[in-house]
Amino acid sequence: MTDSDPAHDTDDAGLEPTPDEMSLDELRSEIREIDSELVRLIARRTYVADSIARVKDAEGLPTVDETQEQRVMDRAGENADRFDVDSNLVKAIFRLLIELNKVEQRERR
Ligand SMILES: C=C(O[C@@H]1C=C(C(=O)O)C=C[C@H]1O)C(=O)O
Repeated sequence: MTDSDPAHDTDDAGLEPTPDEMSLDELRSEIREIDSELVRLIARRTYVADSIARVKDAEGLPTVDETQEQRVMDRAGENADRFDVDSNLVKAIFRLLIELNKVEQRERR
């Protein structure tokens, strides 16, 4: 079990079927759970970013912080490498998440 096998990184290692042992329905059900979890995490990220924007507002700081954005992007690339997924794809997703927050924060101001 390694970092590059996150789908089976569970406590009951050895009991969970590997993807090639699962039926199409089981695999689709797993995708459905993952998709729901992804949306939950996006909502959580958006909520925290919104809290950060409020703190910045209260402290008279600008909402957009390009240095911090670069840190987020670098981290996304490092995590992509760690989990052996395409870092350009992961960075594109994070770019979108950051832009989503900025649009929301601009609309709120
Ligand atoms: C969330 C922040 O604010 C903005 C949104 C960011 C994001 O979604 O990751 C990053 C930098 C900022 O432009 C922050 O400063 O941490």
